[in-house]
Amino acid sequence: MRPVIKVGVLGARGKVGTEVCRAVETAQDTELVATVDADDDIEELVRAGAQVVVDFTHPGVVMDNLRFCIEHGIHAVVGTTGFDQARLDQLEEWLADAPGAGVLIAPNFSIGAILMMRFAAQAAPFFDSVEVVELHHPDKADAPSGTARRTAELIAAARREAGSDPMPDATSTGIDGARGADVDGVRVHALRVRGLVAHQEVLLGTAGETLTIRHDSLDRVSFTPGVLVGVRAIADHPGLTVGLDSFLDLE
Ligand SMILES: NC(=O)C1=CN([C@@H]2O[C@H](COP(=O)(O)OP(=O)(O)OC[C@H]3O[C@@H](n4cnc5c(N)ncnc54)[C@H](OP(=O)(O)O)[C@@H]3O)[C@@H](O)[C@H]2O)C=CC1
Ligand SMILES: O=C(O)C1=N[C@H](C(=O)O)C[C@H](O)C1
Repeated sequence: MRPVIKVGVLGARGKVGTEVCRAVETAQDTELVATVDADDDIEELVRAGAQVVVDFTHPGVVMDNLRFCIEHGIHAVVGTTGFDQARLDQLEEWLADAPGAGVLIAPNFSIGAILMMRFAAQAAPFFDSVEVVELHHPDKADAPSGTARRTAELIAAARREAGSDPMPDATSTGIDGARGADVDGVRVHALRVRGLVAHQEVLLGTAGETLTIRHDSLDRVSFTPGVLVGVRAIADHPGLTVGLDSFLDLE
């Protein structure tokens, strides 16, 4: 049997961090050794001997947290959003100087959301039009969501590979923003509504038919099994991994 994994949680008092702490404490093979929030000293992770850090904080602070983890040889499993290519490149650069350290950036840890992204990419080349609508609670820091960005990128890649035509859209006048954000040529619309948790629809359409792929996270416990998968796998995956898919047997 593998030894118990010592885990530190950054953003431990947050909405997702609270659930992650509970899951790490409950699992037989993980031990919660440090909890760090905005007003705490990040050095506590080192003092406590954390081997893996889980980060659910804020796009504005996550890069500083990751630089600290990489410099101290602590693996990181990251749910915090806000990662563009420039940030991923920066992580690769830091990791090049820290052989052995692993960082997982997962835009969404829920199995349903991962499958929703996969199904959307699979279906996208078969339809003329594909648009993404993400719906979240209004306390969310970023828009569009990390999941929506990733979904749009996967859809765009699948359509490029299939040689799909550009999507039809005759819009030439109107109010700025009405057609959502353009992510890699895919329109993404972000709704912020009190009462919601995390939801996404991908609408696909072609002559005479539409297909809607919808995922709903109704409770933040939906993220914790995936986080534990990441915690258990990250030490065996040095370097940068984007998306939990690579740690799951989905084929
Ligand atoms: N990948 C995924 O599956 C998911 C990703 N997310 C993402 O995770 C992030 C957090 O979401 P959520 O839990 O809803 O947000 P919350 O605002 O509820 O929690 C964030 C927590 O991070 C803390 N924090 C802020 N700065 C620091 C810092 N420098 N060091 C340590 N802790 C800090 C905050 O403390 P304080 O309140 O004191 O400022 C707060 O406790 C977001 O980016 C969200 O999009 C969310 C759900 C799923
Ligand atoms: O902030 C959230 O709540 C969520 N953030 C992630 C995202 O931006 O995709 C994952 C999920 O949608 C919940």
